[in-house]
Amino acid sequence: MASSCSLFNSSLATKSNFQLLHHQNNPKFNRPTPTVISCTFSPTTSSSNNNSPSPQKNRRLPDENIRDEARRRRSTAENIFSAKYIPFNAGPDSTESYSLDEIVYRSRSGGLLDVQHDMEALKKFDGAYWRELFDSRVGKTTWPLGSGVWSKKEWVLPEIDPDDIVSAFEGNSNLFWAERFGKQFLGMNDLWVKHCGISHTGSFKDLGMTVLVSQVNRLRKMKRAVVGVGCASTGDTSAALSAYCAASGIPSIVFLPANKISIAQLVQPIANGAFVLSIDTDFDGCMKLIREVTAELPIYLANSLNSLRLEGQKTAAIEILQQFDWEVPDWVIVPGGNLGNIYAFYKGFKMCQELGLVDRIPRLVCAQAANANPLYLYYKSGWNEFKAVKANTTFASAIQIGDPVSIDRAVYALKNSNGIVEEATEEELMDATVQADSTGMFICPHTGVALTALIKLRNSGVIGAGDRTVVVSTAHGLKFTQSKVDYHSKEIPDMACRFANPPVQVKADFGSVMDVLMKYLGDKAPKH
Ligand SMILES: Cc1ncc(COP(=O)(O)O)c(C=O)c1O
Ligand SMILES: N[C@@H](CCOP(=O)(O)O)C(=O)O
Repeated sequence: MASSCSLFNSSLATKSNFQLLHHQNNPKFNRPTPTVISCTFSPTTSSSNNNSPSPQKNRRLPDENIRDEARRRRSTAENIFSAKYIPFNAGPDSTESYSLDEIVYRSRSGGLLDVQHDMEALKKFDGAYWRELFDSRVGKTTWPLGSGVWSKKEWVLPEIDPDDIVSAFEGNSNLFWAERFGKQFLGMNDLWVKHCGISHTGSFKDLGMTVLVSQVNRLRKMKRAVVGVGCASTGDTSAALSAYCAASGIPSIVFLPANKISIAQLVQPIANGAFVLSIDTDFDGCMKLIREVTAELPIYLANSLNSLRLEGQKTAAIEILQQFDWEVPDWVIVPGGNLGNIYAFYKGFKMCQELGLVDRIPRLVCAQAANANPLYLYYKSGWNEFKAVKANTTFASAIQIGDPVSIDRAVYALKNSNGIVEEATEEELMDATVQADSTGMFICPHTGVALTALIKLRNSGVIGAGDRTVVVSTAHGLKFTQSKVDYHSKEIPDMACRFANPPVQVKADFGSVMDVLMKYLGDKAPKH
């Protein structure tokens, strides 16, 4: 007996549960059938647990783990998909390309690279096929497809052996309906917050780091000269890098700007056993140093200059479409620093359009802190002249970046999505953060930057009341509690802290407690 759930090709249900690419015809889509993961169970697996009170579907053999199980099921593996590095935005005449197994971060001319997928191979399957395939994998424990990133493996790193993948089953993050915030502050009822920060290490960086560290794992198994993996960081990249490296036993080295990241972020790589250098400079200084060091030593570069990272990060865009049942939102707002993520979102949406999963892409907004706003200034100049800036201190400390490495990628993404760049002052971003928290969220200041952009665009009428809008929340608010403490204590110089909600000091006696409660409840009572 075999049972099957969410498998669109029922002809496969009684075969191996992990049918990998073979060129038989799929009657439903009249296409050859690529990687298919089903929820079927085979007689071998079901018979292995006879003592169980109820029939156990899909149980692994008693002596195998989920990697072993995936290996057993993919014994007929064959893969028709592939990807390579090409120069970013290369013209049609360019022949320059590199295998993903090469260690290369820059094109011959010194420009950025991009991962190019074999779109002709992917196009052999229509949009409905990909939609159903991705939908069939959500929320499973199948290795590695239970991950929100690896559920899109064919579009991410198609050729990597699942055995080499280092994953914490990242992704599949909540798309939160911001009902009260939307209604109360913006008159909107279709506002959503994509909580990428509710994640393994508390930021969206996990999405890219699982891909990068998996590829490093593969390279090390191939005996390539990679002694460790390094990054410069404002706190989130370093947390993700050190966790994924620790999980796979790979040394990690992180360059942090001294006294410029939160304590929670600092302790993450320390706890995960990274080699932590606290350097007396800012992020841009650390970035320059790590690029020089990785050019000299066999340390693999983990910043988003390395285009592998963006392959994982782009899956958040695909996930948003999936969560809306493949309906395209009108706007997606992303806070920007080193500017890899805004391009990753563009790339995810664009692939979905090109492969027929959706028929358009959303307009993108990149939001920067006014204290670190090189992209905003460039946009305001009519894309006339880009100038790096000296980034000033901001509560949105993870985007305190003045010379973003992915500036060209960001401009491309914005120009091709009819995009907009906005900025937020310190007071605006903290007020927005605190207001969002007051409606039940607990967001980071970078998300406050994105919400400020939304407030401005809504007030100017660019974003309409009925527009379906997604704000990307990039890190967990618990990493940035000090900024919230400062605000609610009204301890920020030159900031009114209008929405502060400080605790009330009260004596430990019934009368005093009743007095303050009566006053509080009186203030809350409906006025007639
Ligand atoms: C929490 C957070 N939000 C936003 C960003 C900006 O992302 P990107 O550097 O890809 O623009 C970063 C890192 O830079 C970050 O750590
Ligand atoms: N916010 C980032 C800055 C570095 O960005 P990356 O995406 O290029 O690694 C961080 O957390 O370090």
